[in-house]
Amino acid sequence: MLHASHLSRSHVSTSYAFHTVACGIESQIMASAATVSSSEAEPPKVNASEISSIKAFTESKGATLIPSTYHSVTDPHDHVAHDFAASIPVLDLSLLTSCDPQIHTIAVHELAKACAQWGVFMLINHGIPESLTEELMNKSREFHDLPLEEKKEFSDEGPFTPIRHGTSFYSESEKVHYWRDYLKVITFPQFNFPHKPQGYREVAYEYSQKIRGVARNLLEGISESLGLGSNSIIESTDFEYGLQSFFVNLYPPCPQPHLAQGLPPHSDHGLMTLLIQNGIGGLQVKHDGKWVDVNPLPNSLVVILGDQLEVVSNGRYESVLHRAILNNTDTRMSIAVVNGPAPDKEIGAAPELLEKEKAVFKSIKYRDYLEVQQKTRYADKSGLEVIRLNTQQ
Ligand SMILES: O=C(O)CCC(=O)C(=O)O
Ligand SMILES: [Fe+2]
Repeated sequence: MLHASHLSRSHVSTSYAFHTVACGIESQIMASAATVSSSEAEPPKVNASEISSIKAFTESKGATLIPSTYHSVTDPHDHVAHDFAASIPVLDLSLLTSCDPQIHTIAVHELAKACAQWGVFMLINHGIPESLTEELMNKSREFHDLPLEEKKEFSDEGPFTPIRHGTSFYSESEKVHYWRDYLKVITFPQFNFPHKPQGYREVAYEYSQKIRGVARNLLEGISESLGLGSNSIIESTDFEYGLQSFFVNLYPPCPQPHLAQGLPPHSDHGLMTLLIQNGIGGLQVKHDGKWVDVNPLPNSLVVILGDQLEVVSNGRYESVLHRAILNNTDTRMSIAVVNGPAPDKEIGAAPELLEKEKAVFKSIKYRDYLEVQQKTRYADKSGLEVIRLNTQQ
């Protein structure tokens, strides 16, 4: 069994050029949309089940049109974000963990606001060295660049397979496909990781430990922000043995980014996802019914609240819908680390909350929730709907 190490907290900065590229996406989509007319040639007849990697497909075909099974955009107007990305909250972890009670209290209050109003925020001063993040991103790119034959041993056999390489979203059950290749790895409570490229495993281990430390700090703050003891969520979810998974996403340039998506609107199943990207924008979140671009601050972590936090907070902190859109020039990468409860722990609202109110969701094991979500993953947040209780009576 592996244990989370303590964080070394250093003030860090980065040179990632997030903003300029992200802002260009909307205009790229508009430009591509304008050049495509109804007289456009037929999309190639490719059986999508034959595509085991978008990267390999684009490199071998040099395609200018994508197969119609990747046409997932139904409303082109909904495909463009609204322009209030600047208002996504920015939180400073060093204030939340401050020993000064006044500074801490203000930070908890800010955290409560960000969780209740947005469900997503950027986290700065989180203590993860920029050099580690860059190394992880570089090794991840090297992994995706390996020949397909070298990744065959990691073929996807379902959610509890420790290391899986594949493409799209839920390729087994979906009707349309998504322009993404992935490496998914379970990194806690048992640490797994590919041994190639050389050094990847070691870098990922260090990052995994540090992310667990950050997640723990945030869960303590979130517990307090709900009026609970700081350990409440950690205990009620058995976070000491909580499942942690890496999602290493690669989105090759897409010749028709206005027709396809990297990932459809979805919420993540865990308590919280901590995400970094390679400087190329494409993540959007739904806020007040509108899609908003996420342009992460240099060296920040994007924190995305997941379904299990909605359950634990008894509906107060809703998981946030998000999606990945594409561009036709740059390969985008993101590394999303999902931090969840222990798989065999039955998860419901924090017990203290139920002293005064009814449960909004049925308690089920996180393991079972993953299965539910896997089966219902056609639309939005349908997994939570399956376990929602009728609280009207
Ligand atoms: O690529 C992104 O920014 C989003 C990734 C994501 O939502 C996921 O892996 O669940
Ligand atoms: Fe996600």
